[in-house]
Parts: sequence; structure tokens; C-alpha cells
Amino acid sequence: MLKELKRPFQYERILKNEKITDEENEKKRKSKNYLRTLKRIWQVLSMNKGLLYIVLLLVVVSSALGLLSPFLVGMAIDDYIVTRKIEGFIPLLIGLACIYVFNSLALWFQNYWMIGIAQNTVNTMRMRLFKHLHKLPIPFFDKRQHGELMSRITNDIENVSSTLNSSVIQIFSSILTLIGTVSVMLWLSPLLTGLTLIIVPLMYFGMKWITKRTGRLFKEQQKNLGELNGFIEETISGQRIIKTFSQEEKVTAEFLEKGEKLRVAGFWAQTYSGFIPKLMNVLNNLSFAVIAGIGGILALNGAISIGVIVIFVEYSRQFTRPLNDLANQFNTLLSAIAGAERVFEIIDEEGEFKEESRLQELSKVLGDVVFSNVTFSYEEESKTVKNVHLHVYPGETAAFVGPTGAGKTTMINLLSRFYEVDSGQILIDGVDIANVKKESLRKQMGFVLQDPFLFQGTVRENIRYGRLEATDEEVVEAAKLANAHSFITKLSDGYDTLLSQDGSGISQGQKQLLSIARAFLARPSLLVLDEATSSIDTITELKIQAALQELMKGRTSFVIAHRLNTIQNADRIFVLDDGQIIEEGTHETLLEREGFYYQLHGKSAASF
Ligand SMILES: Nc1ncnc2c1ncn2[C@@H]1O[C@H](COP(=O)(O)OP(=O)(O)OP(=O)(O)O)[C@@H](O)[C@H]1O
Repeated sequence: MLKELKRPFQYERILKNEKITDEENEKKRKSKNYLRTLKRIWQVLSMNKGLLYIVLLLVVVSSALGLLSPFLVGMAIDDYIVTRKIEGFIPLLIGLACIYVFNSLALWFQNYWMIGIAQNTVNTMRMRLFKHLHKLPIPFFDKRQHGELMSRITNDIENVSSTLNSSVIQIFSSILTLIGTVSVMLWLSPLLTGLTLIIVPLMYFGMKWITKRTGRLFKEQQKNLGELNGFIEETISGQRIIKTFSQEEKVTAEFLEKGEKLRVAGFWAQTYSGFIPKLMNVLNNLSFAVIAGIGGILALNGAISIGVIVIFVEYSRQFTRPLNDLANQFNTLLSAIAGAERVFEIIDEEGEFKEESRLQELSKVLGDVVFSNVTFSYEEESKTVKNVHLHVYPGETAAFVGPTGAGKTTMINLLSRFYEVDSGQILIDGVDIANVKKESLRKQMGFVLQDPFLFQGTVRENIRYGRLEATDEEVVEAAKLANAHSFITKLSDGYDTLLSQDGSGISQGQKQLLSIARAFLARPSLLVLDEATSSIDTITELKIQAALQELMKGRTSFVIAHRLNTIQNADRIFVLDDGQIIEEGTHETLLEREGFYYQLHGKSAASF
């Protein structure tokens, strides 16, 4: 039998020719995403299932006790105080005291355990995100602002954390309390319940009026805060430029302007949100007055007892509190879900090693490298590498030269598989690198880059980054080979000298020497040298050149040359222009040809 076709939600309206606005579609999509994200947060939360159920059970218990205590107070008034009976009153008081103590304990434990669960959950999310970030391919990072990614690991995760700490318990307990209170109130007096519920629509419209404004203002405040933070970060990292161009006054004026915007948005956001407790207070008092007035009349007529009025006054408070809490929690919950969504968005990005399990490891290579008709483009419209063919034999030094933007770095990016070729093949020792695990390929490669990256840590740790299992002796040996040993021993703590993240305590040339030492330690079969363009003093430059010559011995090396005088001994020079190899040969043969290289050489010589 054919199943009746399910009509899409817009179907009826499409038939009636009613317009479905983009806003509505967006709302629908968002709520679907929110539900999916909530489900995923729940999955991570459920890793602590046992404890979570205990917490939820405690919430049920404390909500029930919260309902019971006003009831007992009412009972004490009606059955013992009004009738002046002392027997039974004391046990009731003791019972009440026990309920209060037990309730406090239940609240304390649910809070304690929930914080543990919340911290485990966000820690798991943070770890997953961080691990996954390291599996993502370079093109992913090309498209994103680094500050924005960092804010996902820190701010968004923190947002989820603080909400989980308190909201899960509060939302669950508010719902239970609300249902319980209304049920008991209805049972005691439907009339007084109806009167108490009068404040609900007032509360709804009042809150709507306020949150509509606060939502917009808080967003504005966040935006202004983000802009101000970005500006502070920029001015701190750009201190040198600001000082060099004496722009202190300009940046201070800009800072004041941004600060003022933040102050105004913050003032109004806080002012409007400050109305919420005031409104609740007024409505609570209104509810008390109505209960006391109408309840008093009913009591005078003997329709209800004084105890019931007391119970109602207490319950009306219990009833508005969860409503208020739910309204408050709703916003924080939404912002936490939005934060979690941003975290999951990254976790869902496909990692670069995902499809690799069936690929082979690249075993120790000799270093025979072939680019066979390689074509590649970063963007679809324009090709960056066009039909390149080249062959470099084991142990040879190959240099890429050419004008800026010619594609030299891209060639290395393809060799290291930071990007994948569009067509053609890159073979190392006859093996297509597309068919090997990337990690096994990169382990065979050593990099000495233009701007060597140093981590916060000691000199020794920074060199050891090349091969973590290397002994202290091997680290020193590598430093000696790199001509770095003599300057290291002159540092205040030698190999134990602490370097800042950008290595600001040592010179650019010394940083280069450390990165060469790192490469020596890694013992790669293939070497990539991106020549430093910044001016380094002649003595250090000579040291760097000597160390590099030593490092290149017996290794297939690719040099991205910015200055032609350093590659005169290269076995092969590939001249690139607009993504194509236009000339190839040794320094001498290329000069003899009097082509593009010859011209470049002329310009290069002139610039020295
Ligand atoms: N991640 C990227 N996304 C898009 N285009 C890029 C990317 N990296 C480089 N390009 C473009 O590809 C072309 C080649 O860049 P590449 O960095 O390979 O040149 P290069 O020869 O190394 O230049 P330079 O000597 O200035 O370092 C340039 O036009 C550049 O703008």
C-alpha cells in the first residue's frame, strides 16, 4: 500500500499562495539545529550517566521537599497554633527542620556533582576540538581568522561550561517546581490558584518588552567588546609600529571612542535588564496582596483556613521564582547552544587523515623526487601551478627561483601535501605520495623556514622539537653541527635559557641557527629551505650558510631562493614564472642562456 505522502510544513500555505519568508525558514532551521546540538550535548553529558541520574533524582527530591515545607507550615498553623495544641507541634517542627536540612544537603550535592559533570563534559569537548583542529588540513586554516578559532576553544567552550554548571539543574528543578506548585495549589483552592495565575500574562508581556530590548543591547555590548578587544590586541602586537610612527595619540583617541560605545551599550543593557527583578517584585507583591485580600475574605466567610492562605502566599513565591528562572535560563541556554554549535561545527569538519587507514606508510626514502605534469589551483578560477614536470635525484640540491607570486612556496606545499594536486603526480622514490600516509611523508621532511617558529620553552626543548626522543647529547651535537652551540653557551642559562614564544630574547639569525639545529636532529631525507630575506649580519649569515651546506649534504634539498647568490652551487635551478617552469639548469648554464634567470640575476646583483 502506498503511504500517504508527508506534506512539507509549508504545503498548505503554498497552496494558499501565502509567502514563506526567509525569516521563517531561518527560524525553523535554527530550531532544528538547536535540537540537534542539544542532543549532542546530551550525548557528551551522558558519558557521566550514572552521576547525572543521581543528580536528577536529587533535584526531584529537593523539589518535592520544597513543595512539602509550606504545606507543613500551613498544617502547623491550622492544626496546632490556631487550636493551641502543643502535642504534635514539636515533632512537626522537628520534621520541618529535618526537611530544611535535608533539602540543603540535596541542593549542595546536586550542585557539587553537576559541576563535576559539567567540567568533564566541557573538558571532553575542548579535547575533541583541540585534537580535531590538529587533524584539519591547511586550506581550512586559510579560510578562517585565527582569533575567531581561538575564541571557539576558549569563549564558546566557557559559555557551555557556565551554563551546564547551573542551567541543567535549574531548568529541571524549575519545571518540576512549577508543575508541583500549580497542582497542589489547584488541589487546595482552584479560586485562589486562578487569582495567582493572573500575574502570568502580566509577567509574560512585561518580560517580552524587556528582553526584546536587552537582547539587542547585549548583542551590541558583545559586539563592541569584541571590537575593543581586537583593537587592544592589534595595538599591543603593533607597539613597535605605533611608536615608530608616533601614533600613540591616534590610537588612544580611537580607543576612547570604542570604549565610549561600549560604555553606552553596557549602560542601557544593564539598565533594562535591571528592570526584570523590579518587575518580578511588583508582580509578586501584587500576587501577595490579591491572595491576602481575597483569601482574607474567604477565611472570614469560613471558606478556607488561615493555614491555606499562608500556604498560598508561600506557593505563589515558589511559583514566580521558577518562571523567572526559566525566563533567565532560556537566554543563557540559547547562547550556550549557539556556542556548542560553533564547537561542533569545527569537530564536524573533515580531518585530513580520515581516509588514510588503507594507505601505506612511506618507508625511509632515498630522495628521488619527480613532479609529473602537476597542475594545481587554490581558487577554481586561476591555476597557480601549471603542468609542471621536474626530476630531482637523491642527494641533489634543487632551487626554485622566480618573481614573487610565481608559485615557489606552492611547489613545496604540494610536495608536503599541505594541499593536494588537481592533476598529475608527485613521486618520491617512485611512490605516488597521494597513496601514502601524510604523517609518514612529513616525518621524512625537514623544514628550515624564513621565519623560524619558536615555542615558549627552553633552548633545549626548542631544538628537541625536531625529534622528541633525542638525548641531551644529541641535542648538543645537533647545535654544534648547526653552528649554534657557541652562542647558546653564552646565553644566561645556556641550553636551559627560557625563550619567549616569539623568541624575542635572541636575534633573527640565532633563531635560524636553532631551527637548523632542529632540522639536524630530525635527520630528514628531504629538506626544504625557505631562505631568510631579512637582513642578518654577515658573520651570522656565513654561519647559517655553512650550517645549511652541512645539513644539505647527502639529502635531497629544495631551496626557495630569494637571493640568487646563495644558490649558485645548486645542482638544478628551476626558474618559475606564473606557475610554470620556464627555465632549468645550473647557475652557469642558465647565465649562458641569457634568458629570464640571466635578467633576474642582473637585477639581483644590482640590489646588493
Ligand atoms: N592559501 C592561498 N590561497 C589562495 N591563493 C594563494 C594562497 N597561497 C598563495 N596563493 C597565491 O598563489 C600564488 C603563488 O603563491 P606562492 O606563495 O607559491 O608564491 P611564491 O613564488 O612563493 O612567492 P614569494 O616569493 O612572494 O613567497 C600567488 O598568486 C598567491 O597569491
